[in-house]
Amino acid sequence: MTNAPETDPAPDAAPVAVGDRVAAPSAVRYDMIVVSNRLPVDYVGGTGAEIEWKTSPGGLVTALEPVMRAADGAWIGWAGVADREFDAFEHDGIELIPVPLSADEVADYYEGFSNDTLWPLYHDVIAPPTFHREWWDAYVRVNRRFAEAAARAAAEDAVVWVQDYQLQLVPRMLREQRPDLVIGFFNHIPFPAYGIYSQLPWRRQVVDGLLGADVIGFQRAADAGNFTRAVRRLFGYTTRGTVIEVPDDTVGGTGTRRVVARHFPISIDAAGFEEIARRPEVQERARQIREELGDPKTVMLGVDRLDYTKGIRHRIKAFGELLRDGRLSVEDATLVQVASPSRERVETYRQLRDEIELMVGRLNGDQSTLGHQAVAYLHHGYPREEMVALYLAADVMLVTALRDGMNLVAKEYVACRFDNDGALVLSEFTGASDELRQAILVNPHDIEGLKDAMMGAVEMPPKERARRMRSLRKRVRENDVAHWSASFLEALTGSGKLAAGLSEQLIADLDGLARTDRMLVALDFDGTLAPIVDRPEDARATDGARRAIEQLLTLPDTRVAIVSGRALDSLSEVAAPPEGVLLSGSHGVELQLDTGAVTIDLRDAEREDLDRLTQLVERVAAASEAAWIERKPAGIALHTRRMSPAAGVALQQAARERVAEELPGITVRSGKSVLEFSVRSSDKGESLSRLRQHVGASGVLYLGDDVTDEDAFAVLEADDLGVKVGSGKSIASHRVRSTADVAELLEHLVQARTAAAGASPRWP
Ligand SMILES: O=P(O)(O)OC[C@H]1O[C@H](O[C@H]2O[C@H](CO)[C@@H](O)[C@H](O)[C@H]2O)[C@H](O)[C@@H](O)[C@@H]1O
Ligand SMILES: O=c1ccn([C@@H]2O[C@H](COP(=O)(O)OP(=O)(O)O)[C@@H](O)[C@H]2O)c(=O)[nH]1
Repeated sequence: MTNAPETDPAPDAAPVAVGDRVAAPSAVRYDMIVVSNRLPVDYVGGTGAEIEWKTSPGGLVTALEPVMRAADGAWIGWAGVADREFDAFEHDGIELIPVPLSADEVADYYEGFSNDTLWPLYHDVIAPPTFHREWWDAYVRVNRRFAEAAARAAAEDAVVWVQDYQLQLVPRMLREQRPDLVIGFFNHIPFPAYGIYSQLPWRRQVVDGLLGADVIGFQRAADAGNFTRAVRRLFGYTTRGTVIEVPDDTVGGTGTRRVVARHFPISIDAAGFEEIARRPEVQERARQIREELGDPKTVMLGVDRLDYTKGIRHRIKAFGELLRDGRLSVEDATLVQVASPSRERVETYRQLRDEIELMVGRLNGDQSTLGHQAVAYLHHGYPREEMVALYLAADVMLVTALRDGMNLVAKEYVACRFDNDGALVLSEFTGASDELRQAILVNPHDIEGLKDAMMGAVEMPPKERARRMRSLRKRVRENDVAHWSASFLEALTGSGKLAAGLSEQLIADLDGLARTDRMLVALDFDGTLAPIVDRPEDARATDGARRAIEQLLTLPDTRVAIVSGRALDSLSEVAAPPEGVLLSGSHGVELQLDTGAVTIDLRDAEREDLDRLTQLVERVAAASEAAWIERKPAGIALHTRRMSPAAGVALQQAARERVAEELPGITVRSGKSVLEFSVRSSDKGESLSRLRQHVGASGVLYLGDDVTDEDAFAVLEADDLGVKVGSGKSIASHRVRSTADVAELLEHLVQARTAAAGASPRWP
């Protein structure tokens, strides 16, 4: 393994007071930084050029390693040893920046607050959490050190992605030091219900720390929901669907920052695991493992860190009872239990090890024969190839966690079974169970149910095993770790590469929304229904979108609205909407509902402002032949699409300054190559809320492509669906690439809504 230069142990990094701002230092290079408690490698021993490293334990590292190898960034974390300091070094194509921890900090921040306070608390208090004020102090101190390391290493406007419960204060600390950064946070473990979370004496500080991020990711939708509820209970901030409005006086306009909290289920490098599984030497090793076990008919396997959340005791108990009751025999079945060492200095973990080893000893003493061992218990951490050989050797994989953020072992087992064989018994308390529905799902607390599930797996007919495994494999292949990181980073930066078509998740969510009682389908026009064109008067909705809208209008309890920044006149002309479509123009200043047009009636002062505004903007626009203006009932838009990007930005800036000087109260809104001024403030969010009310909608679908559509996404509620069209930063929960995909989406919705209404589609 790569050797890293070692430096003398240095004093603790100087603490950075919260609120101190650190300018992006010129020597800093990284545009993308991951910050996690652990680096992907742990220090094993040696000094200078002879330092030895080993892969760190746990699923966080398994998941992030391929992401970071593909990215040109740096990974900040602890090297797994106390009182040692290392310079930054490269390992297996990844730049690593170690953060030092003293022995006291390992005891108080890592073993104490992280793993004896937060870990049991966040895992539904399976073990009792311990609260110590000095552990909290260490947690704050160490979080500050990680934040400072990230602030030092990040280039201007860089993306910093903070990982997991050990570093929940880092987003806020980092934002206060470096407001230029884009900050994401991903929580790998569950986020508990408020009744449990509220036990934490520092519950406000932790939530506030997380709210420093732009996007907060969770494994399951339920975790994101628990977090959002905690925000409401503790701070009373407004939340709508996945969006939280966080007061922030550095933000102009509303004085709030929009933070997105939603689920992004983590995954594995499925192709990488399958590639290892297909290697002849790994398959040979799998055969060898079975042989060494005495070639039993059934090999059952459990692979876990030795952790009380993993349900190892429940599994061994159930297996022991199956042997005792004669439903299984040691000649026929062996349980291989890998229990890799974890957090061994934490008392609860020590006790757990004693209990499990006592159970295994008793069971083997009672049930094993000279030729056949009941439980092969392995207290080791194994390299990936050996893990894959174990997966191939196992007929039944047992994942019986009492609570688990995701559980990557379940996904790895599936990814490795290219033979479509093997059965997965999976606890419904794992994040993985949300996706792996074709596994045999169990409640591990129900020992009888668990025993039946284990027998069901042993006796499952080969055809049934293959059917389930094929479906599980498809799911893991399609939602692999690259998909996880791309969707998180896309939500964070809007920079992801978008594939054409509709994702599986989007289809599933559309199908869900289609079952709502009364539906509002609200659609932006330019860039969403109609491709962007140079001359706004030439814009037309695609044929597919038009057809689908006509179909939607024939369905019961289904309304369609077009929500545009255009003035209503211009919108009516280009959209030529079929009868029954509701219209919102000029960003909600004009509304045309069923009762006819709601025209705006400007007050005298507004009319005067509008005249003055028009003069000012016309004068600025006259500087360029390629710029043009669009008059609206309550404002004016300066279009710069035909100009070079630099000239367009300069002209918009000139207009902005001119108007700010002379008409300081005017609402300014910037879109794609357009700057809009309005004497009456309203936005697409307000407009969508009025439409929802008018329709009495129980579920809303909103589609939009522009910055101004973000206001509409922000008012969506938990059961609604927001879809951003194209790239660019967005708080919408889904994306499609182009107007062609919008047409496909609307066509799918017609079918889903028709099916939900029990009718058949009536195409023209
Ligand atoms: O770093 P350790 O204290 O040795 O613990 C190892 C890791 O355990 C936890 O893993 C979690 O992340 C997995 C991937 O998202 C997920 O599948 C699993 O359910 C989680 O428990 C912990 O969250 C990591 O921070 C640790 O590195
Ligand atoms: O001896 C072992 C035991 C486990 N693992 C890996 O550790 C990770 C465990 O991740 P999971 O999400 O299942 O649980 P965590 O330990 O993160 O709670 C998986 O990638 C396993 O393949 C390993 O490499 N060697």
